[in-house]
Amino acid sequence: MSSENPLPAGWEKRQSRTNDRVYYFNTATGVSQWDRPEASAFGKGSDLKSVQCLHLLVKHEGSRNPSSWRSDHITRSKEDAINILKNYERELRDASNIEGKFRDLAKQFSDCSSAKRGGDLGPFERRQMQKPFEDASFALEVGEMSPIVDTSSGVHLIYRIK
Ligand SMILES: O=C(CCc1ccccc1)N[C@H](Cc1nc2ccccc2[nH]1)C(=O)O
Repeated sequence: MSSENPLPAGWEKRQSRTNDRVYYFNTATGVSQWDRPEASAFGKGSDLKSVQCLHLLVKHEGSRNPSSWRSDHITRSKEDAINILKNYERELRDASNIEGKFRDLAKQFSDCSSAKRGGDLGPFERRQMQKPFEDASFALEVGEMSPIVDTSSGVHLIYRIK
């Protein structure tokens, strides 16, 4: 009888009903995974209730709603949208006051209605935003900026303020 190593804190081993496989349930985030976890379920970002972030959205022709306060009909390619964001990213990483610069750029250029609030989305909890956006936001420390994040709305830069 192999005495299996105990699971890291916060994880439960469960039996999948559909294909008779074992999976692992994270009791802190409610997320399940097939791979045996190596770190505690209570790692970085797992027990956060809510975060507050600024974001700068650049939409493109493939966005689910390719229009915004800036343009009735957005036709730029996704590649162009990514290049535009890369330029903002360079400006922000060189800025002495990243938060102030982020709010300025979001107010001028974000294709989200939150532009008028400097990109401020207010506090949000898990399961409120599109998953790639949520995962990127909850992985940030306060004062940290995300890499470029891709959602069905377009491509985003995210900056966590709380
Ligand atoms: O959904 C909204 C409103 C977001 C918002 C939340 C809280 C305060 C103010 C705005 N705007 C969409 C664009 C958009 N898609 C997003 C996906 C994730 C986060 C923010 C996003 N913004 C759009 O304008 O098409």
